[in-house]
Amino acid sequence: ISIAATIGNEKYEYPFINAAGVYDETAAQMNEILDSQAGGVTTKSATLVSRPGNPLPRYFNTELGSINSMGLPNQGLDYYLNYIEETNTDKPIDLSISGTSMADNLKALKKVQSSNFNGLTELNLSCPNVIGKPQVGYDYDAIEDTLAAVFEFFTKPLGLKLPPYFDLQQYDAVASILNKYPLTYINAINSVGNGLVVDAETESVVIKPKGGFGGIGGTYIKPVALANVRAFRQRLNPEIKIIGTGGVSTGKDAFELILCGADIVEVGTILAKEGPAVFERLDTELKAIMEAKGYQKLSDFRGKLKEYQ
Ligand SMILES: O=C(O)c1[nH]c(=O)[nH]c(=O)c1Cl
Repeated sequence: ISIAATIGNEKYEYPFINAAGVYDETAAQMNEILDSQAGGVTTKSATLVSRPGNPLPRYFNTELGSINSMGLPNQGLDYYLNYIEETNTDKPIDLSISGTSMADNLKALKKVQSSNFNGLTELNLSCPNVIGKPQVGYDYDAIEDTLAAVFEFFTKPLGLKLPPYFDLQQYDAVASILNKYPLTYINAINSVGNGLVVDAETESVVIKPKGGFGGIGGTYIKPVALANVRAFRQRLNPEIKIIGTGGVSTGKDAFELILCGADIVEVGTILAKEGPAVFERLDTELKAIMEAKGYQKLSDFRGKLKEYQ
């Protein structure tokens, strides 16, 4: 089953995978996810050459979520292409790409296009932590220029990892760009960029890079993820599927995202906290909710969030 098939699948088939960047930098980590009850695995966002990332500490868990300024540490695109080549699994592997320039994004996608990988590629337009680089996802012209250039040559299934948007006009503007391109899916949302966590006891920030500013994940951001999934479902062509990401730590959270229109659900912070065993818990909890409500498959309730009754 490819994630594309899972994304469109009718049956309940393990709709949970890891968000890019969490528990996925090395082959050993990705194998643990494949061996768990996850429906597939997403690679750490890859750059053309490997990167050490930002100085440590660069990740911190709080009671309600997490803050990170990893800085795109990864083994480089060739490592992940080789991993995919060498790993025989019937679960889909989603290859995440995050160049630090448009030129690098195009070079990476050209490499994927000429490789014999035919699974899903996810172009990350929303890394908030590359020092000195703005998020492409907040620059409408950059999104447009990138997609126009990519679809000159890229013919394989492509998804986009988007940053959170916070204004209805932003949803309108971005959706009208995305609807012009043959995207397989969008993944909403990435972390809420450049938040700050303070330790009142030590009177200090909790991560080293960028003065302590970093992407916020976890329970804090669930309402933002629900809104972005709902808003894009209401605006995007139906053939553009949606991976819902952000703030999911229980089966109920996942049920809510699917109700807003998510085809499958990704988890980051809760995976970092609990490890790959979390996938079994989430599956069990979601199945129990479906059972209690008499739903057999995700499409029985996907996108069916009601207006206020
Ligand atoms: O700092 C990171 O590596 C990072 N951290 C995030 O929260 N989202 C991203 O897309 C990336 Cl690329």
